[in-house]
Amino acid sequence: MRVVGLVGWRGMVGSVLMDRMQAEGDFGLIEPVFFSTSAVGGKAPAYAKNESTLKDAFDIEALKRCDIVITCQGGDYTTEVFPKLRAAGWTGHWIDAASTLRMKDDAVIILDPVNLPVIKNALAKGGRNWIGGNCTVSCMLMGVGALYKAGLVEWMSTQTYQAASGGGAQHMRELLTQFGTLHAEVRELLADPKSAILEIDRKLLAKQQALTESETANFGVPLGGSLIPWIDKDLGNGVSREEWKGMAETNKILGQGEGFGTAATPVDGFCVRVGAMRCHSQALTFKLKKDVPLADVEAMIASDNQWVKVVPNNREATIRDLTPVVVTGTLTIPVGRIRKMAMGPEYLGAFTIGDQLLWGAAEPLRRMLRILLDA
Ligand SMILES: NC(=O)C1=CN([C@@H]2O[C@H](COP(=O)(O)OP(=O)(O)OC[C@H]3O[C@@H](n4cnc5c(N)ncnc54)[C@H](OP(=O)(O)O)[C@@H]3O)[C@@H](O)[C@H]2O)C=CC1
Ligand SMILES: N[C@@H](CC(=O)OP(=O)(O)O)C(=O)O
Repeated sequence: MRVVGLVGWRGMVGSVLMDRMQAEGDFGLIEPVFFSTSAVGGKAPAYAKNESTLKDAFDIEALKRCDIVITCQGGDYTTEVFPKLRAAGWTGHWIDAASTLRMKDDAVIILDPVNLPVIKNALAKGGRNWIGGNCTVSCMLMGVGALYKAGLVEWMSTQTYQAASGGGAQHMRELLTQFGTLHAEVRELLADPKSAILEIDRKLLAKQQALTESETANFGVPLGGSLIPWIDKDLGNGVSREEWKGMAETNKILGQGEGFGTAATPVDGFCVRVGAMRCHSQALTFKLKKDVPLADVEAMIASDNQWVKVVPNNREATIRDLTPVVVTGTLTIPVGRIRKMAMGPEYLGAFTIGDQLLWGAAEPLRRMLRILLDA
């Protein structure tokens, strides 16, 4: 059995990964070794077999004994440990949720239902670095990857509605705390059916604007009852890093564009943080290379993979099946609001949602482990 080192297993992404690995029986196929950056020598979790204590996640010799390392510990950890481990001569497989190595030439962005040929090709050439994609990009491609695979996309524009979880656990807590604070501010007025809604609105706004630094420490500004149209770093050219990832990662996942000697498909739009908990939603506009009948588009999307689900473009189905509340905690990727747009028959609109901790983070890593075990 292959020795698999698990780093970052108790964090938010790591916990989702552990749940999925348990659910799919992955622990029966590996010899897991659990690492920690903070509790070395502590007790390993229940699914550990022979190794019952936590190993030091910075101990290069201990990591070197692993055939495969899976890390959800974050970019700082990858930056510090990965180069040292390779420099020490380790030739194992590194599977990582962090963005640090994604765009390196010797790394593949893994999303096997979309790019298994790219993964297999890299594996055959001795590839050893397998990096999970940006959550928004991965969820989008799980939904509409069929259109790319069919070579139909001339360009795509995305408008995202990204959940608090994308920032991490503390961001989720902050959002909920803000909701609570805001509700408390107007609780009495709300309880009185005769109170004036504009009075409630005025009090709420005053409270939002008065939230303290500690109440907005993670997002920087209020998110409860508001939104933030900027995610990740400012690249200095009017584009956020999250928006940049849309084109860079989509093309790399598909094995096209710079680095593959082919033309990249333009992907651009705006990434917006909203008050959802852990599902990223996105409105997509495509310019297709030709006019394809809607029924064909729907059939193509529906048959692409076992998780995608086409939601009929009507009100009833949309509000029932196309919301973060319905999708959270599932691997289902609904794609709805599929329709031709007013700009012309080649212009296609769609709306898709994905749980950003599952397809957006943990699931591609787990599936890559399985690919390596089967190879
Ligand atoms: N959040 C997201 O949406 C996405 C995150 N990622 C990547 O995954 C990385 C990890 O993200 P995420 O899981 O959100 O990070 P977390 O902060 O939840 O966990 C990271 C590490 O923090 C340590 N830790 C400290 N205190 C606690 C605590 N109270 N509970 C749990 N763990 C704690 C753990 O390390 P230890 O056990 O060693 O102390 C843990 O592995 C990110 O940095 C990013 O690179 C990728 C895609 C999406
Ligand atoms: N940036 C995403 C989370 C994510 O997946 O980030 P990264 O591309 O660094 O893995 C968000 O905030 O919603």
